[in-house]
Amino acid sequence: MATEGKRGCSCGSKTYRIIMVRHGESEWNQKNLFCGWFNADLSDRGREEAVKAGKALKDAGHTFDIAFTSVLIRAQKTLQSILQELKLEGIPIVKSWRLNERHYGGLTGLNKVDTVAKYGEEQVAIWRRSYDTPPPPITKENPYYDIILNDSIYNEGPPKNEFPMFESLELTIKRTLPFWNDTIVPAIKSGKKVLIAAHGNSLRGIVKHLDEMSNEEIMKLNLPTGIPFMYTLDKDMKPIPGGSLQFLGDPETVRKAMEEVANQGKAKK
Ligand SMILES: O=C(O)[C@@H](CO)OP(=O)(O)O
Repeated sequence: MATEGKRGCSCGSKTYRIIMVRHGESEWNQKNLFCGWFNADLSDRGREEAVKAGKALKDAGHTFDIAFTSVLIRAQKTLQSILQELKLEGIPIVKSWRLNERHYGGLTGLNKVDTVAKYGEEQVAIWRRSYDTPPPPITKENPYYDIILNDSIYNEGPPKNEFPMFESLELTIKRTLPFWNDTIVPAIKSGKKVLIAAHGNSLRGIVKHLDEMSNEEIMKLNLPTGIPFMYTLDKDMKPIPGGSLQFLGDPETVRKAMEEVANQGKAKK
């Protein structure tokens, strides 16, 4: 029976399912380095997580008509493994820098625990999870400045004069949402089953938008690597009651994986 929720009744009306997944653990996640727009590969564990995500989706009977991902290899490889498990390697894949991880600016390449030791847990939490406080800009002295700016994965955009030197979650949302609204939503509304393989912070941006979370609420959300999650949306692309952020995993595993991500920015005990 349809229920009356915070967003009203979806009784009998058409709903849409969309699945999203943060990439599996990357080599830089494993080393606990701020990564952002650096094109780190998956770690062995990340590759396993991606295969597991594919199996979980297969076991739950999901299928897809189109997939969206970023221009970063960790998200693309996660997507490939999932599609291989589902035997859906042939579906169209749309890649965009707008789904990239948030640009970590001057923190790129720094170890998260060392950064806590230098600036304190509170400052690092603000840089990692606040809505509108950006990290410091990346400068030419950063060993990854040229590598990122000249990486051919950015040949299709953003234009060099708009290339970010840092991004807060707010700025990340500003470039991710147009892609959500103009490209992903029309695919969903046309009846296509959509999969998005992206990143912790670009996906937090989409989740914040869908769930109309406050700037404070989104601070507490840490998305685990490689665990797919589903939204069931109404015709206005609002989650139906009970249709928000449903992970395909047992709640205890999801809780621990989220805690692990949160703890990456805490002092070592
Ligand atoms: O380093 C990064 O790019 C991101 C995601 O891996 O880290 P955080 O969880 O600290 O935002």
